[in-house]
Amino acid sequence: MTQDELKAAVADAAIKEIEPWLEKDTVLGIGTGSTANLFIDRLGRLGDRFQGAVASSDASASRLKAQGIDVLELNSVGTLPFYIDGADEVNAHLHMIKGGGAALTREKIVAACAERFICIADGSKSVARLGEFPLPIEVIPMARSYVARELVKLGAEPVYREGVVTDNGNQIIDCYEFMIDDPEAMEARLNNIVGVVTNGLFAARGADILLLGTPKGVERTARR
Ligand SMILES: O=C[C@H](O)[C@H](O)[C@H](O)COP(=O)(O)O
Repeated sequence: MTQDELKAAVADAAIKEIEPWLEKDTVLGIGTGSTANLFIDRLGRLGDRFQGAVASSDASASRLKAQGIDVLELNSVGTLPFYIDGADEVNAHLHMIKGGGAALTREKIVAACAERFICIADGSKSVARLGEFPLPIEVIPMARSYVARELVKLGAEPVYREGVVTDNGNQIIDCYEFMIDDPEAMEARLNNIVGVVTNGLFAARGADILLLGTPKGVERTARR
């Protein structure tokens, strides 16, 4: 199976996962990226079964609207029953690296508001230790060089993602050569660097359910 077919399989599985829980007043949290896009494309047919969605990026908001799904402001809704999103890496504890598409800050905010985070990913995203994928850090532009120097002290090789401006008007630094042994501790440590808006470690609030696409089928892992 191709990577795209595996992504499509987990998007289908996520639809099956949430469908029984949809009610007229349900608002879903929706992520960003190629896997989330496949999920959005399948969500359109269920559009009359729930109220709408909160999007983690302008791109996902546009795609949801194209499917006829109402896009709501996060500040106008309460707790979301589900947040559905892809990942760049995920480990056995359902900790993730996210932000390859620069949407990490809004993703982390929407995920924080959700009761259950459903991670949908093809098998290539599953790793024993996070860090092979360069860890994205969203920074306030004027702090970029300072943050980069602090990242070097932590052992990372920071690279400015040139030409990328986040939906929040900020910049991205990618941390190369940065294998992460304790994701929760590192997430907190990175958050303490002045000028960091968000780091791409989703460990304190990892996924609750992982739907992983493999050639043998979709593997489902639940954290609790
Ligand atoms: O900023 C982007 C997000 O964190 C994506 O969820 C992540 O990069 C995975 O994207 P994809 O499904 O395209 O591999």
